[in-house]
Order: sequence, then C-alpha cells, then structure tokens
Amino acid sequence: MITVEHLTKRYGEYTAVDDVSFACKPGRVTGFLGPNGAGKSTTMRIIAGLTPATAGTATIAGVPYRHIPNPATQVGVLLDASAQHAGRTGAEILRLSAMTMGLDRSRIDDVLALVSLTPEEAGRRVRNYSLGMRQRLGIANALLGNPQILMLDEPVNGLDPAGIHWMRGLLRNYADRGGTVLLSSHLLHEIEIIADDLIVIGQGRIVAQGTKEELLAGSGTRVKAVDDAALGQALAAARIVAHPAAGGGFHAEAEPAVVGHVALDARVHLVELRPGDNTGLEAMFLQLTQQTQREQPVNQGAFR
Ligand SMILES: Nc1ncnc2c1ncn2[C@@H]1O[C@H](COP(=O)(O)OP(=O)(O)OP(=O)(O)O)[C@@H](O)[C@H]1O
Repeated sequence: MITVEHLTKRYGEYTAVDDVSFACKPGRVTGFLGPNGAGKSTTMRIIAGLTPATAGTATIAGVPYRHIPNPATQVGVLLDASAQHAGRTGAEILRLSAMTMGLDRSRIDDVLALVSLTPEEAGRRVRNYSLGMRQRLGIANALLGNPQILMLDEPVNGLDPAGIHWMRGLLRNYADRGGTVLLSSHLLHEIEIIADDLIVIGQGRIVAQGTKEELLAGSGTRVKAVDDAALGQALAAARIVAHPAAGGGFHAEAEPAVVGHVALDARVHLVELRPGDNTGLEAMFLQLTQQTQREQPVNQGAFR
C-alpha cells in the first residue's frame, strides 16, 4: 500500500505539489493522471525517496521509502526509462541491479521473458534501443526484485498499440495476484483501459479521485432527437448544460435517466440516449483540469 498524506513540494515560491493525499491499494491499478507539469513525477519522486517533501508524508506499507531495507525488493520503480546507462547492454543493467539486490542471476531471464525482450535484444547496448524497448527494460528492472508494489511514471510512453495491450495484461495480472500498481500517464484512453482507481491532478492539486466507475458515472449523456432544436430547448428549460455533438444531438451534462425523463416530459422523440462513453474520461479530464490546463481553447480566428 502506498499512502500519501498532505504532501506539498515547493521550489522557491513555486508550489509543484500542493497538499496531495491518496492511497494505492493492493490488488488495484491506480492511474495518476494530469496534464504536463501537473506534479505527477514530483509526487512519485518523493514517494521513491529521490526528492524531499516540503511538508506531508509518503510511505510504503507505513514506512518511508528511504527507511525500507533493500527497497527494490519491496517497490519496483520506473521513473525515467531513458535514465539507464546508454553504453551498457540491457542484460548488464539487469545484472548490476540483481547484484545490488543480492538476487540470483536466473531472475534476469525470468524478467526478460516477462517483458518479452529476447536474449539477443538484451545483449544490445541501450543506446540502440527504441523507446518501447527502453520502457520494457525499465519495467524488467522494476520487476527484478519481485516487489509487491510497482510505481511507473509514463510506462506506456513509446509503446505501440500491441505494447500497450501487453502492458495492460502485465499490470492486470500483477494486480490480480495482489500487487499494488501506481502508474502515471497523460494518455487518458490507456489509463481508462488499464486503471481501476484514478487520481486526477492539475497544477499540483488533486481535482478528482475515486474508482474509475465512480468518476466515469459523471461523464454525461449522448442524446439525439428527431428534432434536435426541440431537444435543445427542453434541456435548456430543465437547466441541463448540453453541448452540440459531432453528428447531431448533444452531449448533456446529466445522467441518461434524467435526460430521458426531460425528453419524455417535453414529448421529444429520441433516436439515441446513452452514457457519454465516447468522450469518457477525456471529457472528465478536460473538464476537471480546465482551470489548470496550459492550453487554452483554440481561437479559430488565429488561423484565418
Ligand atoms: N527541480 C525543480 N526545480 C524547480 N521546479 C521544478 C523542479 N522539478 C519540477 N519542477 C516543476 O514542478 C512542476 C511539476 O513538474 P512534474 O515533472 O512533477 O510534472 P508532471 O505532472 O510529471 O508533468 P509531465 O507530464 O510533463 O511529466 C513543473 O512546473 C516543473 O517545472
């Protein structure tokens, strides 16, 4: 279990992490989502004992990372897949880690097989690895000590669709066997598929957290009518915020049952009524981080 309580990190006047609290539970994959610069890496670096917190605590099974004896056998960490020594081969990197942890060399073959790196690939120098291969090597390194907890910063970065599918299977299996997984990403769709629990962060602050089902329950409704204008009026009269959707109809900010009821009362003939799953987490993510997004809505006029 990873427990973060009232964690704050300031760099001079700048607050990178602002009173952040969450817990990652065994058997669950927790997704840590946020736009660039939101504070994900900083939080993970504090958990891994690499950056001191200004205030608050981060513990693993109740103990700060730096106080865990042989920590890599308790927590597997991948913070920056490109940080590995480029002149060494993948196998050399794993051998060094195994020696540091006091592990049997046979474990190296096990983890290489787990991440689907062939012996030939493991024999190549890391400078010749693709980004996806570096991620796989980083995950192999994190898994080497057979830890109960995995913490991965942007692990799907650089993986192709097959690689993402593989990663999903690996993490699911790991959590199903009782492991705790914390992974960060700004790739919303991948997190939506992989994670059980979600923590959404923007400008250092948590803006939402809960199970994926809880958070997606608020993802609104896709609704379309024979007469969209009449539907729009009915929704407006019921004070339901509705955005015109591509292909006609609306994305309404209310549950399908509520939207359906409004349409029925107004005798509007619907042709589509379903949870807003198309936009899913992305709509929630954009909505929740609206105030904290670096990007402002594009002003179309700027391109004319
Ligand atoms: N050593 C440092 N000194 C000053 N500011 C820092 C330092 N490290 C991080 N920051 C700032 O803290 C903020 C959070 O950075 P962080 O890397 O944690 O974000 P992130 O959510 O991981 O972003 P990304 O998705 O882009 O990796 C950023 O504004 C960053 O510039």
